[in-house]
Amino acid sequence: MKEQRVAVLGPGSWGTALSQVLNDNGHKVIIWGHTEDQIQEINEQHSNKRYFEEVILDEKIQATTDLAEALKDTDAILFVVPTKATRIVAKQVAEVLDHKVRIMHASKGLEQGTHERLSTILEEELPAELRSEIVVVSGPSHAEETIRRDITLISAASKNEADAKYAQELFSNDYFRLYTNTDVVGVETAGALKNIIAVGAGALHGLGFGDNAKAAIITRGLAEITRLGVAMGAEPLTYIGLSGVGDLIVTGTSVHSRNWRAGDALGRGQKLEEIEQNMGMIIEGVSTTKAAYELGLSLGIDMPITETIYKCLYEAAEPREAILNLMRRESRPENEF
Ligand SMILES: NC(=O)C1=CN([C@@H]2O[C@H](COP(=O)(O)OP(=O)(O)OC[C@H]3O[C@@H](n4cnc5c(N)ncnc54)[C@H](OP(=O)(O)O)[C@@H]3O)[C@@H](O)[C@H]2O)C=CC1
Ligand SMILES: O=C(CO)COP(=O)(O)O
Repeated sequence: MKEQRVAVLGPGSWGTALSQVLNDNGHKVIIWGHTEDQIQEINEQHSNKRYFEEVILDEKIQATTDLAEALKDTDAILFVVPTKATRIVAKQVAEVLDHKVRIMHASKGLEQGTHERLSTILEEELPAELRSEIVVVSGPSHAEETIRRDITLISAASKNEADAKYAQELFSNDYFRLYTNTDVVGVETAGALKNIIAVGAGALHGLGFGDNAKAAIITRGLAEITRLGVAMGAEPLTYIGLSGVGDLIVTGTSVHSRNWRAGDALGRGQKLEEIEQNMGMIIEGVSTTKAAYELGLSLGIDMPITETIYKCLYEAAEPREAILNLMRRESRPENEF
């Protein structure tokens, strides 16, 4: 593939790690962000110490606060801002974009209120004549490991296979491997919904439960988010792929995961406000829990784990008591869908 110019929107931990992957592959990366001193740090010190204390980025990676500059002559745009900022940033892009580009996103969540998936938001906000089909880049991938060039395998999903293949070729190298997928709903909902279960897995750990409980929440959580995903139009098989079970393992078992750490703190008795303040980074599972809980109610999907986490996060339910209530639910067959 010849050198591509890629605008990475969002200089957070994942945007920075993906920028390094693209730069390693010989592409021209320009990161856009809205915090002046962070952008200056990337340009002058070649670091982003807020996320990666030790990492020095290649000097070729440039950053700007000027969106028009970031988008000038770009071949592709990668959205990697938190879910709550995606529509806002897409509207800003629509105002300045003046040529047709490939559009990808690597964020994981559902919009509050509308419950929309992020690719739907991008389709709504970006004129069809100025973009490809949206590509969703999602899978088990801690930024902390990708930035060290650890082996990472994820999915690239698009309605148009050629667009998914473009992302596959753009990102793939010896440590970063992408698989194409045409199940956009599946890949996108799996990536968003696993964060709820990661919060729950962390909470069980914080409460002092062990590996049996961890395995239980991951497998029963998978059953539950698959039910919701399928009701939203996903293919069930996607949920046992990288973006489903793969991402559940990586976030449901690791201290790298902000969602897991938030759950752990919750289990140890901290309040949500305090947890969010201490994290200083986005904990997508908090707002996704609310969106999924509301969606489950409106679609008539039984989501007992999500409901329990919702009650702990939003209704001040006591986590140990809430878990016991889950255990006391009416007995049922395992494979009831
Ligand atoms: N970190 C990871 O390992 C992975 C993250 N993801 C997903 O990627 C997405 C981003 O996560 P991550 O990079 O970790 O998040 P971070 O919290 O590390 O960073 C988010 C970045 O977005 C910026 N931002 C927020 N709002 C706006 C806005 N309105 N306009 C412009 N920039 C904005 C923030 O700037 P500031 O704080 O200065 O306002 C910050 O630089 C999430 O959906 C996450 O689930 C997916 C896979 C892995
Ligand atoms: O999505 C992720 C890993 O695949 C990152 O998870 P956290 O947002 O919980 O850190």
